[in-house]
Amino acid sequence: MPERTSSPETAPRAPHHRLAVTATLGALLLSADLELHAPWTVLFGPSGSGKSSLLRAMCGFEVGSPATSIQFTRIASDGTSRRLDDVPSSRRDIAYAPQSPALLPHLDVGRNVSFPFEVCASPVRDSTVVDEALGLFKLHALAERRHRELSGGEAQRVNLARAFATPGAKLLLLDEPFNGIDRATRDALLPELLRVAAERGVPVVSVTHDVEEALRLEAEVVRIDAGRVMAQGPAREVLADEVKRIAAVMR
Ligand SMILES: Nc1ncnc2c1ncn2[C@@H]1O[C@H](COP(=O)(O)OP(=O)(O)OP(=O)(O)O)[C@@H](O)[C@H]1O
Repeated sequence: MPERTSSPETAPRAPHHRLAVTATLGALLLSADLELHAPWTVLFGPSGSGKSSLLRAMCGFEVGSPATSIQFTRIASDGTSRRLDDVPSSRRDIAYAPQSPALLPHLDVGRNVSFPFEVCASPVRDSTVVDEALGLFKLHALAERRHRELSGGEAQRVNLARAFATPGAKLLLLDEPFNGIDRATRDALLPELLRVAAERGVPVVSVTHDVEEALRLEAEVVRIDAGRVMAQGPAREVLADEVKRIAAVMR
């Protein structure tokens, strides 16, 4: 595991999840061992470096071929841990928003967002959580539309709302969550999503290529390159070179 950078005010916390994965993705060997510590963790790295595959491995989806070795452990606040390797994805208590919104075309926005209640073992549809998710992503006015009647950014908001409305989720995985969403809407959403995630105590792991997004989220950044974890720590430290480059361009 690479050395973790940390400033005094961001001393390492006990991890809440640990993922060790080895997989062959075409010509790329994905070999990563990482601990998730922060309320919001960002996987950052170039295209094709293995970020989405790591997220999928956490979900319990098959990644790579032929042999994939995955150890995924949930660590509770009392220090007890549970290996989830053999637990099917539907029973891992993980909410996942894929990179491209995979909305159910025959259901309207409202039913798409409440769909996790229908497939999870939740005894009742919690309309408060669904309403909260529709409100958070400004979807009430679109609640009766189908996927084909939505713009790309609107469909992405439904994709995220569905993840946020997943009952009993103990981890939220968001793959490039602001794809197709305009900057102003994203900037308004970021603090709200942080607040909701913190209130619920549900850690979030997202994938991004966007330095500003990682900084605004005050996230812990895991830098991935060529299938490996190269660095992990506060966004300002891990992304210092990128921040300097952006500042030089703006001068
Ligand atoms: N099942 C698979 N079989 C073969 N190659 C794969 C498989 N899944 C992913 N890959 C390859 O592995 C590499 C990593 O893919 P991955 O989607 O994890 O990258 P990423 O860092 O998320 O990229 P991006 O930022 O472009 O979304 C890519 O080169 C991809 O083509």
